[in-house]
Amino acid sequence: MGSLADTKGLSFGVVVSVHGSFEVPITAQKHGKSGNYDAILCIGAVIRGDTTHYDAVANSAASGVLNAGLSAGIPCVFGVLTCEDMDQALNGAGGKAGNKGAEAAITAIEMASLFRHHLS
Ligand SMILES: Nc1c(NC[C@H](O)[C@H](O)[C@H](O)CO)[nH]c(=O)[nH]c1=O
Ligand SMILES: CC(=O)[C@@H](O)COP(=O)(O)O
Repeated sequence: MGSLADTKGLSFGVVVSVHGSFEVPITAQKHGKSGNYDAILCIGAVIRGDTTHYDAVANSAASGVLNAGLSAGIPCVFGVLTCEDMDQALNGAGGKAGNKGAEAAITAIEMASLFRHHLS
């Protein structure tokens, strides 16, 4: 797949840690609306436990990141692992399933470039 990544003029900003994936969307929206960033990379891992809390967190994180991007008007890239168990999480965080966070970072760079150079 070809890359749109043209990093000219892009700056790579801050890293913000939050309590959990449920807090990612509001944090992404806040930073996205600041006007200081070309894209927001949202990464994390939601791992199913014994209750249905997983579904609430995972679904909220996904729809929340989507809405944060739509609200802020800049790409908010969803790189949150949603996993049945720790093995799946580890496989997606650099294991045999690859590094989904790194893939999301490439998407964020491509989208930032697209918005800055082709959609502004
Ligand atoms: N169990 C996981 C959580 N739970 C915490 C929530 O994200 C949230 O912080 C809490 O409900 C307070 O609002 N978060 C994860 O990112 N991953 C999990 O596996
Ligand atoms: C994703 C979660 O919230 C989950 O890991 C919490 O575990 P539990 O459902 O056993 O409370």
